[in-house]
Amino acid sequence: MRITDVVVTPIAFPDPPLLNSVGVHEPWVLRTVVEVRTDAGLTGLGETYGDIGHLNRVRAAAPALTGLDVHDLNGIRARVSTALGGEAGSDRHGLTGRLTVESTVDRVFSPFEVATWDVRGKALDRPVVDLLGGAVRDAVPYSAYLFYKWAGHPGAEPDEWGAALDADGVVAQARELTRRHGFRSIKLKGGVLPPDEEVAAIRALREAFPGHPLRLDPNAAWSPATGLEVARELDGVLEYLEDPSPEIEGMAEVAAGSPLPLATNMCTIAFEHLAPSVAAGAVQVVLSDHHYWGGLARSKELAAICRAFGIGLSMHSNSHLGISLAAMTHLAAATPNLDYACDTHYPWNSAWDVLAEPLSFVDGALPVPTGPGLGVELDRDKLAARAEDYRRCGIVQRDDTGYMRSIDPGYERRRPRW
Ligand SMILES: O=C([O-])[C@@H](O)[C@@H](O)[C@H](O)[C@@H](O)C(=O)[O-]
Ligand SMILES: [Mg+2]
Repeated sequence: MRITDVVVTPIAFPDPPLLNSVGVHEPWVLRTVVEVRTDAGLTGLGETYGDIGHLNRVRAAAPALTGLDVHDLNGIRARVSTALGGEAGSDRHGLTGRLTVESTVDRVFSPFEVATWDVRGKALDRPVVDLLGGAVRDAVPYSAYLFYKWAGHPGAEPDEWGAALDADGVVAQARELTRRHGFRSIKLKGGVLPPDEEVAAIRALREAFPGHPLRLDPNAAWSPATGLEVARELDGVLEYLEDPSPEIEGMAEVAAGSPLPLATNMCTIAFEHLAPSVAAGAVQVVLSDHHYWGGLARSKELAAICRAFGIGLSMHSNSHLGISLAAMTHLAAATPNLDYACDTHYPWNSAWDVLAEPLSFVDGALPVPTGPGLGVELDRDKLAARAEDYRRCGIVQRDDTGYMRSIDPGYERRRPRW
């Protein structure tokens, strides 16, 4: 099955004003949908970031894939690498860590790679999970992903979620997310309020949800001393503390005295980071993400490395739609040592999905799609509407800090902030 054509469609969809350590989410999320067409008449789907630098790299790589066999993942990655010409991307929005030349290739390769699994599954009439080694779970547990947030974007009506700016607001949001989707573990995006207020919110969640594993992620907003203080305070309360402090060095400093496992999707985000991270004892849990790590096969390589070094494995999420969620779910279902509930932003954005049938959580878990390939179908009208949203939204690059400054001109991005 040879690739005849690759279609790259940038899309945008609405997002609530979710707060984080670098600012606030703009009213639109940018993503890119990739369709890989083959001479077998089968098309595969992939989904990736939509920022202009990344989009241009995806656009530059796409035509180079024509003529390649969909089974030739090494050949496809090599063509992507050549098309990018040694350029490294940058983490302009400041939440995902330093990119290298190789990890930039992995990010661009990822949606094409996922699409090839979709094609191969369709050709064999088997779900992707079967091609990845078989399902060790029929449904993949996800966590309720809580954010501090404003009631609505400035100048707009309040959204359906309302404000969450203190412990009560956070607990109310957790109740709503768990009521709607049945989530059995909870993550709070921190780095927004002073650490003692975020600790109080975690304690309120513990009281309201005594049996739910809890996580806190300040996206490296704390100095190692603050990170250590919070880790000690929340010993026995959190299952892990995510990215308290910047870089492998900062995380290692916290880890050296922390009674809690530390997790990351910021300091160990590429294969080159694994050896120094292990040597420094910086992290005890890696949050994998097939969008970062070069697709599904390379994410399984990451899982094997984590297993070899006794490092736990969880899964990271940015804002995304259902093609990404389906890929995450097949991967997680086929990865035995991915034994934490995965993160997902999907509940914040699922109303604008481009799938014919948006995906639904059952008791906090997503049943692994059973249809061939990823088991999801693109709705062309929805895709066209989101592509139109992209053209009219006026944004080409995520900029949480710039948006925050447009509302609060005195706002500064500082790392660490506390
Ligand atoms: O969307 C956000 O605000 C998140 O902070 C996201 O960008 C992070 O990459 C992510 O959720 C994380 O776990 O660090
Ligand atoms: Mg994180």
